Amino acid sequence: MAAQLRFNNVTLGYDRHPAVHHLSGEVPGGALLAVVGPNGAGKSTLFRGIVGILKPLSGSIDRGGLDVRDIAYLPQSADIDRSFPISVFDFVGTGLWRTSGAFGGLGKAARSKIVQALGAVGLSGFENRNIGTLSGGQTQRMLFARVLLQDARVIVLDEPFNAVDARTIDDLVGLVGRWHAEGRTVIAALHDMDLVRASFPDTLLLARTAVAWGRTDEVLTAANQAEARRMCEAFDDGAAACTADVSPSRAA
Ligand SMILES: Nc1ncnc2c1ncn2[C@@H]1O[C@H](COP(=O)(O)OP(=O)(O)OP(=O)(O)O)[C@@H](O)[C@H]1O
Repeated sequence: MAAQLRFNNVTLGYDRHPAVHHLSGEVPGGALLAVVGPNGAGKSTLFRGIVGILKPLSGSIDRGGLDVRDIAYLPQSADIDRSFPISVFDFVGTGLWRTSGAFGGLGKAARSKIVQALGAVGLSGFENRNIGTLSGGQTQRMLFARVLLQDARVIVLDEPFNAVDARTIDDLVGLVGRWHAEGRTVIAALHDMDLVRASFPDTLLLARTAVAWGRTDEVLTAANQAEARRMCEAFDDGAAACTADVSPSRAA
């Protein structure tokens, strides 16, 4: 399968301090890939690079011809401003911005798609609720509904099952499996290794760079996970980007 995403010796970071360092590799189209690693391993940073929020300090990310706006992104729920006064219906409807435009208004067909997406994640009846009134699990379902509407070839999920009960996880993992069956490329940052083993055929074990990347059962060995912990603990957060390969910041 041709690469959907290719990381070309990419370094990503903040204020010129690298957080993901010299990562190379590719994600084939249609892959179902878990990205795992200790806290601070660089998973969210890598995802921000994939969706174009962060520009590489050096190297590049090739998206197989896709525009960043064609990638659906489910951020960590902590990154959502739940105090923003917006209804569940309108929030999920932002998944249609690509087709309807930010100020385009929603036609009948669009409104019906939103209702269907809410139904698919078990949130029928929540349309008029303010997003700030939802529980953690309901918020995750709402974020999935927005991704559903985006109908994207590439879907990036940052800790999508955080603070979610077992039944909700089952439902949402079912959705992920459906996207995979439809040939979409799905990448998810996860901390539950049992879930990764059960539902994700491929895994990238990250500790600022790739410790291992391949079939999940070959990647998630005790030795690799110990190495990832050791590498994360040894990483110097204050280090500057290497001078040898630094090129001016630019979109990949
Ligand atoms: N906005 C930011 N500004 C400065 N440093 C940041 C920022 N976001 C993350 N970092 C730093 O980048 C490094 C990687 O963080 P990142 O959030 O990518 O890790 P993670 O693997 O997603 O962690 P977790 O599992 O805890 O969510 C950490 O040292 C973190 O402190």
